Amino acid sequence: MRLEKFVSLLNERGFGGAIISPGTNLYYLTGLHLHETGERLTVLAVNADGEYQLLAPSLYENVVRNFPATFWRDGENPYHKLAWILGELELSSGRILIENTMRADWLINIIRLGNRNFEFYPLSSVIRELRMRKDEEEIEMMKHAAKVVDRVFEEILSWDLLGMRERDLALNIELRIRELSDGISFEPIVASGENAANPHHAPGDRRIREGDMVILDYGARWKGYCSDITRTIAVGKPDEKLIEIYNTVKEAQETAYRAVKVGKKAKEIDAAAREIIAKAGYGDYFTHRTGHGLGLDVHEEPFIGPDGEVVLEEGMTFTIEPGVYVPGLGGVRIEDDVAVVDGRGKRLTRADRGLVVL
Ligand SMILES: CSCC[C@H](N)C(=O)N1CCC[C@H]1C(=O)O
Repeated sequence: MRLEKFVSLLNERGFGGAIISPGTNLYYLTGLHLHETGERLTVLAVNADGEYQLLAPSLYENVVRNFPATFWRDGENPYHKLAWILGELELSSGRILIENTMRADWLINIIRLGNRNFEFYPLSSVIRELRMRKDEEEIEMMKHAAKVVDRVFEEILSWDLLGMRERDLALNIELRIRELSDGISFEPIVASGENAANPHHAPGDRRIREGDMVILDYGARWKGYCSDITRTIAVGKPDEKLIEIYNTVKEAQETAYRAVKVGKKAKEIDAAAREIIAKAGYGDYFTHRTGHGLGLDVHEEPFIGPDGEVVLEEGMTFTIEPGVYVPGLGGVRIEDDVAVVDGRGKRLTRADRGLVVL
């Protein structure tokens, strides 16, 4: 069904076909989970008549069932088989979509196949139109992934955090997510004290101290779909300035959330958060976009940034996560996952956003 819709789009946009390597696009279109093929060439070739063929290493023969496929064995040259498949599908020239995340060595070898005159375009430019709007089933899976991270947050508040190393807290968060879901959607961020001034801090040996603000940013995966939550908590009474920053970020997050409406552009949601932070005097310390689309990938379209031209539609799902990061002092970020439902934003993550002082 999704593959059929994709083929109609290919035709509408004047593309002759697509070459798709393993990842979330292949999963979205076919349901095939082939994420660990490593260096072994694996691609799905599709033409504009709706014919398709998977080329996969023979060690996947027992995994790929009831799907048109050609297998190759270690020691064989898979590109000879790919050339044959492209011939069968009559793909020899024209505008072809290619998976954005394809390994460079595969792409180079495809370009060198010979006797072909392809003009490549990124697959995302077309498939985004299908993936950006989630159906009810997809939103249900995202709700489940969101419930898991809410529950983990509740549990974290009961842990003895004072003196704990960031990396140990991150590990414990990861363990709980793995126990409650299909796994993590990205490596948890635990950033304490001055480390919280780095939005993508990698948890290290620093131990949580009295008076620290700690950014906790983590996500779960459920049936392929991601959640992504950030809460900032205080362990002991924090600096007054950090409390002021917390209140500013919270107001920005709530204002942006309330601004979500079908028909608005993504950049208007970003502006709603940015304005509050700028007015409070922290504009220069809000160094990233307000949010990003969320679904099978933890970062996907629509991006909620100052350049976000996407017009919000029913079923779109994204994060709202303004933050303020002051070097030498620390930082605050508050993030929820939101779905556009009945014309408005609906939070999928619901953990307490008030300042928790442990
Ligand atoms: C996939 S790692 C980062 C996860 C995090 N939740 C996140 O998406 N962000 C943290 C800072 C802003 C935002 C981002 O756009 O990277």
